[in-house]
Amino acid sequence: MTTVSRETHARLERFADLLAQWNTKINLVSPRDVASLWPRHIEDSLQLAELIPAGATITDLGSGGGFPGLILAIATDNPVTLIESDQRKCAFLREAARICGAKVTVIPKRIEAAFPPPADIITARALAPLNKLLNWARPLLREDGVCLFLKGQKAPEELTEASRDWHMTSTILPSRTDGGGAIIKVSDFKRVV
Ligand SMILES: C[S@@+](CC[C@H](N)C(=O)[O-])C[C@H]1O[C@@H](n2cnc3c(N)ncnc32)[C@H](O)[C@@H]1O
Repeated sequence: MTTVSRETHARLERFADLLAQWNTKINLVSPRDVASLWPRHIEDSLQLAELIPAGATITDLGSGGGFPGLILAIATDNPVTLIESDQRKCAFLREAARICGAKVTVIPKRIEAAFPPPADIITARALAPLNKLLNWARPLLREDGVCLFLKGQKAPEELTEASRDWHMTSTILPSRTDGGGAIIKVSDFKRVV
C-alpha cells in the first residue's frame, strides 16, 4: 500500500465520493468496481507516484475517470495534463480537479490531435498495446523523458512486440496491486529505421 499524508488521503476520498456520484450517470468505471475503487483503481495509480520526481510535468493519455493521471496530480501536486476524447469524462475530470484542488489541464481531444508541451513523464493505463502507446507518446515527451505504463499480464509479450519497432531502454516492474500486472518503464526510445 502506498503511504500518503492525511491531507492527500482526504482529497482522494473526496475524489472517490465524486466518482461514485458521477458513475450513476456516466460510465467512468465498471459499476461493480465502485465498491473497490481504492484497491482496484486508486492504489493501482498511486504506485506510480514514487517513480515520479518532484516537479516533473506529467501527461496522462486516455485518462477516463482519472486513472492514473488525476490520482497522480492529487498525490504529487505536480502539474498534470489529461488527454481524454470523451467530453462527458472531461467534464468529470475538470470538476474532480476543481473539488480536489489538483493542478490539472484537461485536453478534450483525441491524443493524435492534442499538442501539449512535451512532458517529463507520460503515463497511461488500460488504453492500448505498448507499440501504439510509444507511437502516441514520442511527440508528447521530452527527449530525456520517461514513460510509465500500467499493464496487465501480457506486459512481456507487448515489450517483445514493441522491441521490433523501437530502440528503447525498458524495465518491467511488478505491480504491487494487480497480481500478474506490471509497470512498463520506457526511456530513450526511437523508431527502428
Ligand atoms: C479503457 S479506458 C481507461 C481509462 C483510464 N485510463 C483507466 O485506467 O481507468 C480508455 C479511455 O481512453 C479514452 N481514449 C481512447 N482512445 C483515445 C484517443 N485516441 N484519444 C484520447 N482518448 C482516448 C477513452 O475515451 C477511455 O476513456
